[in-house]
Amino acid sequence: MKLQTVRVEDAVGKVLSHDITRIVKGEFKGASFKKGRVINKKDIPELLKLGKENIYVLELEHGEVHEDEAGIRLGIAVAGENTQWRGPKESRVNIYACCDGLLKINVPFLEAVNGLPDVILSTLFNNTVVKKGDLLAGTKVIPLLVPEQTLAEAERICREAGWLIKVKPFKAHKVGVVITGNEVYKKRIRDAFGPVITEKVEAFGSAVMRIEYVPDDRDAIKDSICQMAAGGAQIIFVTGGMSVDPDDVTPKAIRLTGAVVEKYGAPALPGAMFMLAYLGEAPVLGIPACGMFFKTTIVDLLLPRLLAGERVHGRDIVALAHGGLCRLCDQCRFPNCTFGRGAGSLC
Ligand SMILES: Nc1nc2c(c(=O)[nH]1)N[C@H]1C(S)=C(S)[C@@H](COP(=O)(O)OP(=O)(O)OC[C@H]3O[C@@H](n4cnc5c(N)ncnc54)[C@H](O)[C@@H]3O)O[C@H]1N2
Ligand code: MOO
Repeated sequence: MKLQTVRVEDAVGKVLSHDITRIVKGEFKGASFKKGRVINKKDIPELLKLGKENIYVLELEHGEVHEDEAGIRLGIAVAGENTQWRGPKESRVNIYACCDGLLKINVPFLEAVNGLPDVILSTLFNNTVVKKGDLLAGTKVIPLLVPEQTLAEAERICREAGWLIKVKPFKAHKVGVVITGNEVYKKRIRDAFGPVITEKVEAFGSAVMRIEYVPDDRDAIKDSICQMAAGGAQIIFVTGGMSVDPDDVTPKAIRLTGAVVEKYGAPALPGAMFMLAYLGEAPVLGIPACGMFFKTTIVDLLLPRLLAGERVHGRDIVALAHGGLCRLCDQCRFPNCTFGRGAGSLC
């Protein structure tokens, strides 16, 4: 990079090397033209009006890229499906969500991009539920000029990754709910689980197609799950009876359906007695009573992923451990807290 003096009229396309400030009626108005700006045709009359005849510009040498162009190239490289980039402002380009959905961040490649000199890319956590228009990430370069080689390497990493940042929209699923417990079945107590699950499912645009009440009988629970699946349920919740009492038979009943168990026992609190199994394509979720007593539980960590159409494996549940402890704050701020954030490491 070379520093040069040019006449204002000859400055179009050149990079300003310093801030040009303005004083109006004795009052300092700040920088009218900021260091690093690429001078365009419309700037010339304004610069002349400020009394400038000559300005200092930086001359890009072969293999150098101006910060704004670098920001744009990074935005294009990292913004994937259902996201868009906007900017640059002082090289910073922001990435926004184009629809409601589940944010996916390709964490190993995010780290590879940030391992390059002079490049930063900061994002929200992987698997965050986002709304259309939400800010998802910001990227920029640190110096005014960066080597072409650095940018080319960032672009290569993004191509190799396939995708770096994307949003998976939620798909409408038909949800079946099997509520277990003699006390509820025999109407000794009123069901409190159905409304909780219905509200959580509807928040993502899906619907509960049927709620069935069954006693603590493993065959009755098994039959109810199978009927739900045969009736077209794409996700099946089975509530209660998940722990160690003699009448806690739900895990056994889920196994009896022939469903393949991904995990029983989850490193999330609340949610320890949770089970995830698959009956064909349909996830079967055994939800312990904490799913009804606590506002935020393992259900809030996994349901968005299932409704975004993801296949959740046992290893995804294991990955919940780091950050899987809810602080049970007086005023719940989830998802703006640490609960479930360790799951960010797997994409
Ligand atoms: N000895 C142990 N006890 C418990 C353990 C344990 O490891 N050892 N784990 C605890 C944890 S963690 C949880 S979570 C709960 C899980 O409970 P269950 O899923 O087995 O729930 P139930 O025993 O069926 O019910 C508990 C409680 O909630 C009421 N309930 C259940 N379903 C409904 C409903 N649909 N509507 C209203 N109320 C409902 C039920 O009547 C019981 O009072 O276990 C801990 N215990
Ligand atoms: O499944 Mo229970 O969390 O740990 O309340």
